[in-house]
Amino acid sequence: MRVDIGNALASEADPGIDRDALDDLDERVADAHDRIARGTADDEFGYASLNLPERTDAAEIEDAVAGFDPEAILTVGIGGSALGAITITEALAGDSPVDHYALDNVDPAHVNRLLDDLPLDETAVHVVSRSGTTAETLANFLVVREAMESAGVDWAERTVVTTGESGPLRDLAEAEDLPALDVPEGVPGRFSALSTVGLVPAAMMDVDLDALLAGGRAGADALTGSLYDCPAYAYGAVAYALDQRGASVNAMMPYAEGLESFAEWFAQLWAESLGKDGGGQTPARALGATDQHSQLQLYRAGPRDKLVTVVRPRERPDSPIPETDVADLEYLGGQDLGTLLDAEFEATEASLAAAERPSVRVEIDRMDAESVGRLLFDVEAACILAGELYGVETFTQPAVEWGKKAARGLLGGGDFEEADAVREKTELVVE
Ligand SMILES: O=P(O)(O)OC[C@H]1O[C@](O)(CO)[C@@H](O)[C@@H]1O
Repeated sequence: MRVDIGNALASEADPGIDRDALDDLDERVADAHDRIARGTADDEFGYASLNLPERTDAAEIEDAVAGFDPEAILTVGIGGSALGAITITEALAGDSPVDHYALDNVDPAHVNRLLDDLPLDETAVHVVSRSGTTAETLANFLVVREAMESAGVDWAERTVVTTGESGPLRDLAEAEDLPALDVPEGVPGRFSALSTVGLVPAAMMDVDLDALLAGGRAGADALTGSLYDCPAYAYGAVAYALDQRGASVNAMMPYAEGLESFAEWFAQLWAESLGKDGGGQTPARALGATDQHSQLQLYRAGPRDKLVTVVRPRERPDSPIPETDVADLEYLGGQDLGTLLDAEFEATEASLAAAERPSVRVEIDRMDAESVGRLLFDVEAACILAGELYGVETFTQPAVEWGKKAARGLLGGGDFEEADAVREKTELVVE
């Protein structure tokens, strides 16, 4: 990925970072890089994520799905067990005749509708859970299995599982002799896109896994001890530095429909990794050019608490705009939609600079496997670098457990004080 931090400098934006501070920050980046390199070399929990492009066995994944020839793929998983997979197929398999859906919520209306619409006898199911115990994923899987059985479809023939070495999902896979892949050791879900967790649907949709992983390896080779020659670290360091100066929100705004889910994937990565000890930068999802017509007013004229990250592929397919003699539209005629979108991208970036609002430009060459693999890897490395600078435990998410216990307690799944707290809610109802 290519990163341009020019519009985040104090000479251009408020909050902004001045050159001297950037130089000082670069010294901390060097130390952080040493820590990251050590953790990666020792396969330490979390840091091991950066070994995935080297370690992930594309052939193993392709072999595991070789028997599947679906019209539709249903990923049953949540958070890191769904977002990477959806991000990759949305970015790279748009032309595939196969559709990929994620069942990453337990909304009955949506689940019923999806199962009604899906050709269940032509659907492959990928059940993914690192822990093997996530309530939403297992509940959804039980519902999907029941729907397939009711439709007379042999669900076991159509299911592949990715999970940890033990747990209910692993037991089910063994009991039913389902094809099962292992989640990578020492890699938190949100950092596992370039592994079995994120690549099974992509393999079924003929995405070039080797090119994706090659992109990741190029990212790994590009990790150096300086933000001045490592785009991943430049992004992580500047996002961190701007947060320290008041930009507590990071609006991730890709200018490509194929990267809309990337912004959602980024939101989990950034929030769950850096949201600790009362700090962290709040990710906001946006899409260019669409959200110029909904969010930009706030980004330009609201509180000075945002970094806007604009992302684009430098190459786009052609989509010519026909000539027109409609008054005031002549300037569009003969152009291309991609040219218009790029003009919007540059104009939005400049409009933020004109209002002295910080933005960072992130570019990839094109929407191909190698470029997307590199983007995912670099953003993960940027997040790990930022975690070092924040001084937080980047790879765990202890704060999510309270709610899980409360929900489980409410459903009779055990005696949890958290469930009592739910029942003791303070009420002041207005209706
Ligand atoms: O893969 P699992 O264990 O089902 O977890 C799903 C997601 O839930 C979380 O643990 C948060 O609850 C995320 O970190 C993770 O990506």
